[in-house]
Amino acid sequence: MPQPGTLGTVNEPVIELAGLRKSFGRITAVDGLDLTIRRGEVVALLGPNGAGKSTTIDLTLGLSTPTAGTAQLFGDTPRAAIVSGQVGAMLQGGALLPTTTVRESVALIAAVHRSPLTVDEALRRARCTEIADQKVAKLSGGQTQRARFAVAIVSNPELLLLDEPTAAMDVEARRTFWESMREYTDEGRTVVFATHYLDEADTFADRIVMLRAGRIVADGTPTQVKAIVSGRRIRATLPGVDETDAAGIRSLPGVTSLELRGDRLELDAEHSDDTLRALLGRFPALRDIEVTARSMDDAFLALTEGGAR
Ligand SMILES: Nc1ncnc2c1ncn2[C@@H]1O[C@H](COP(=O)(O)OP(=O)(O)OP(=O)(O)O)[C@@H](O)[C@H]1O
Repeated sequence: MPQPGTLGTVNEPVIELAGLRKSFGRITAVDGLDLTIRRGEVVALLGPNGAGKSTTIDLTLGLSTPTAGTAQLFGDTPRAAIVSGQVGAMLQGGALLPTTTVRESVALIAAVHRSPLTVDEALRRARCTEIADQKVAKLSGGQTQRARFAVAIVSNPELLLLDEPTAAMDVEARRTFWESMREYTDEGRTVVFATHYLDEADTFADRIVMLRAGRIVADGTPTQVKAIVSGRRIRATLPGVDETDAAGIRSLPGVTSLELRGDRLELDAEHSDDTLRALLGRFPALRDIEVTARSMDDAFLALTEGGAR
């Protein structure tokens, strides 16, 4: 196992989840995840509310016991990796002591680790120098997140797990946060963050793992995942449309699905301009045409219906 603060071999698995499952009574929050994350990857866990992102992070950190399967960090138990200072985490609602200052909070954590950053360095990296002497209880939402980030990185960890780190931040605070994160990932560290936002995942991750109902529905580069999510939905009326027409529509360029309700058709297309041109060329009687961006939920649904990975 590499020592804290030293970067090990590239491509070494940092996180290995195998058959990971977690049920709460009748609810299965995580439903058989197999996932390997390697050193240096910046991975977004992207999914809607209740997709299982937080539960996955908790299981990965050993904060909760799996119903089945295993979670390993650096080839060992999560606990061993955490004790060795290799892992930093920023969880939703993770507490800072309200009566301490930001600097004191960071110093408290630094004191229990073997080779921490200096407190000043952690504060600088998390853009907390100016709020270092403020009491935690007096911080704004965005400032609190920055302080929690300073606490998460002070052990100088190889792996950071962040559960919706920018949840309480406005646009400017988000920008600053990701700028400080970039400094961290540029050093070849591994970062996994949960988010609802495709644009955040797209800008900051080099791999996106999409979760829905506790399962992985897509896993790829932002370009690959965006191609799935950014398709368009075309709705139109085609008087007298029949099954033969439908087969013709399905074979048009970029069409990924088609539904017919009477004369009304609804189709998903990857490149809607090309599809629409072809559609109008073949069916000039097409009218009441609407083209809308597919919502993230539609994309998730399309992914699970298609069983895509
Ligand atoms: N301690 C718990 N007891 C019962 N159900 C739970 C518990 N923790 C999570 N769940 C349920 O498990 C499912 C997954 O929740 P989880 O918090 O992991 O999702 P999430 O993707 O992080 O959602 P969010 O974006 O809202 O944080 C949800 O249906 C949630 O209600």
